[in-house]
Amino acid sequence: MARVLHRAAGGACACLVPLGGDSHQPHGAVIPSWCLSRLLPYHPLCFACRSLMPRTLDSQITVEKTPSYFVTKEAPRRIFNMSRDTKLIVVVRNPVTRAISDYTQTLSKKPDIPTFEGLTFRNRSLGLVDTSWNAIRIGMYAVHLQSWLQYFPLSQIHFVSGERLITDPAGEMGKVQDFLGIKRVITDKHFYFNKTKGFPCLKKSESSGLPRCLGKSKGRTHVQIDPEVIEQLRDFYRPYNIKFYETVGQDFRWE
Ligand SMILES: Nc1ncnc2c1ncn2[C@@H]1O[C@H](COP(=O)(O)OS(=O)(=O)O)[C@@H](OP(=O)(O)O)[C@H]1O
Repeated sequence: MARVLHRAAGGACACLVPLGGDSHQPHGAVIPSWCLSRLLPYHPLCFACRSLMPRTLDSQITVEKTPSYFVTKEAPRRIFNMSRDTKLIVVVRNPVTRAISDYTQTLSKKPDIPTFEGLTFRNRSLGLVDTSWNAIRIGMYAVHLQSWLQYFPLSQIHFVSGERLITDPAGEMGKVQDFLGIKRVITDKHFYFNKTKGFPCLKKSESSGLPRCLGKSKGRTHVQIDPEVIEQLRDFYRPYNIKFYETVGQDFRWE
């Protein structure tokens, strides 16, 4: 059984949702995500929220999901200080596609932002990429990983391929379950491929027992980007990707 603390809309808070058919009711407790990412975890509000959480039972694993922790400088130290045995799971995908997906998402909320090309380069003709733009910075996985390796051994970090999560969800979930040291409960029996959506969907959702696909904002058409810009970004990310593959001992084939 797993309990999931997940980031809510806007990334402002995380709330507790038990997974699985046990009788434990979800609690209304809310932990602001800045408890780990920005401010002190011992801030009174964080402390108060945490004290509202039910204790994790021996048969349960508590899972917290906040994508921004991977790129938050202080997060490794704070998580280590909270529990050095924490297992970390990171979903990674081709950083070029990731940047375009990120931009597509932002554009859907703020249609007035500059073009992708405009934000990507500090100087396009010189091929100078703006690494301070989050959509670019986040995909420099090798850089962020170094901060985590100062606190956690690689054996405590598992990388899920975002690409294989679509083509082989059961295979990726199998590896996650092995990494967590739990029985392989989620298998290919749980998924079907929805051609219209272009994504795997659950045959039966935990809550309603009905088929469930990812929401409308997932798998939406990406903004069209000049192929030359894509090529420049591929070149930019190549050394970071190679370093990342070497560090984790896994080739994600993002070429
Ligand atoms: N389960 C699963 N499998 C494969 N891919 C997935 C999954 N969940 C989310 N995604 C894709 O990840 C991209 C960002 O997703 P999110 O919107 O959930 O991220 S975030 O909450 O905005 O950080 C977004 O990518 P694009 O659709 O290409 O833009 C999601 O489709």
